[in-house]
Amino acid sequence: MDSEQLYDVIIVGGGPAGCATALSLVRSKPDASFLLVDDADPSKFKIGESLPADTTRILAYLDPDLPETLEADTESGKHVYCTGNASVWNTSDIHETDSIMNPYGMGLHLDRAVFDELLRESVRAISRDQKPGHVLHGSFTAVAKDSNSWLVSVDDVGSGKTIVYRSKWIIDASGRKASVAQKLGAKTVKQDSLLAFYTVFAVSEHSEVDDDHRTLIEATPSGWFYTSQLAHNRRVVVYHTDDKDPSSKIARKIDGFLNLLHTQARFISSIIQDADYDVLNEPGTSYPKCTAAGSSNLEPACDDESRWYAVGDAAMAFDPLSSQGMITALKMGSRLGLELARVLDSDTQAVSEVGRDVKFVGSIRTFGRDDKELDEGVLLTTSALYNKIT
Ligand SMILES: Cc1cc2nc3c(=O)[nH]c(=O)nc-3n(C[C@H](O)[C@H](O)[C@H](O)COP(=O)(O)OP(=O)(O)OC[C@H]3O[C@@H](n4cnc5c(N)ncnc54)[C@H](O)[C@@H]3O)c2cc1C
Repeated sequence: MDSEQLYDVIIVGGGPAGCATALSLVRSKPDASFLLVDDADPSKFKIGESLPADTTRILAYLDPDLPETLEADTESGKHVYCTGNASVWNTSDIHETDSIMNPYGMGLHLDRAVFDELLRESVRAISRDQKPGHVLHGSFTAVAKDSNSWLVSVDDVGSGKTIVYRSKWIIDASGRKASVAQKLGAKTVKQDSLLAFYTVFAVSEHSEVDDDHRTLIEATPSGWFYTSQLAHNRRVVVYHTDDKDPSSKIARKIDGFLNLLHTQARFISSIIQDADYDVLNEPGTSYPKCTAAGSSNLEPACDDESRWYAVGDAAMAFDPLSSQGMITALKMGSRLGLELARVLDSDTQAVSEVGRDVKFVGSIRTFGRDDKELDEGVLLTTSALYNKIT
């Protein structure tokens, strides 16, 4: 990595959105120079595991080897197949959609940290082929403007040093924190205050009892639970509620979390009890963990004139009920990569279409407090983004 070099693009964040942006940019403009900065620790558990089956198409677009590698990883036990969705929502029994009804087949319950690392590895591979690209394990700390370029400060994980890199464009793919955009004065507008409390469970030996490969969603009086089976005889259970709801205080401690689970979510509770799952005991980690899970959008989400864009959760985040977070981040990144390639080639600062898409979504989020409008907005936007790249 060269701190003197003026990169075309610096991307902060190497999750689905950041990696898709880099892969799509180089796919369209192989000589584009970029630096992808990411601070994730791939050995740490990451929440957000359900990958819809049709994601394969977008992965193949980004890197033709990705679907095959993902399948091989699944066959070797890093991820598990998801056979469908089941829900107990305003009913006393389970309603189910089997993946046999899905033309794309089964989705996956990912080891998210492994999946994100696979995406970064794909970016590293093109970086090896395309000399101008680099992937840096580091943490973005500051951004400033110097005449016509960005000065981006990064704490390098290996050396511990702070290094300043220069670029024409900066992309915020840092997830819900929107670390870059916040420093540039943008604001994350929250549509609600949904929180997610999650606990990973484990059984010591392969459990014949737990052969439930569905994502199971169960509504409760003050929120909703979901559970997914994970690789290595594990299972994640997540409780969602508003931060002002009294149950959010109860769910913060493991006793309260288990009490809510076993008294309010009888189907998920049965799975945990029948297979003798225990809360995963890992040194240095305690459950439940809490994370923001509401819907939000960034305002503004981009500025063509000063040359920054937000993408993925940094630009707009959804309630996890939709299971659309990763696919939307991948599609947005793909669109943005294409758009950047076009703008770099023409060297214009014209307002690009992707900016309009992001603003369009932002207006839907503000307008659509009603669930139906919100769902239609999300579907419309993701398919609109996808149609533009196929
Ligand atoms: C409880 C919950 C459950 C979910 N379940 C699902 C699901 O089942 N399916 C689904 O599709 N989606 C799910 N999601 C949503 C999904 O995880 C996100 O939409 C998706 O990860 C967004 O991708 P992204 O690349 O925008 O951001 P992220 O995945 O958050 O990636 C951001 C990256 O930026 C890095 N980063 C952040 N700050 C810095 C910095 N300062 N310097 C360097 N790097 C930085 C991070 O380490 C990370 O690697 C869930 C979300 C929640 C909260």
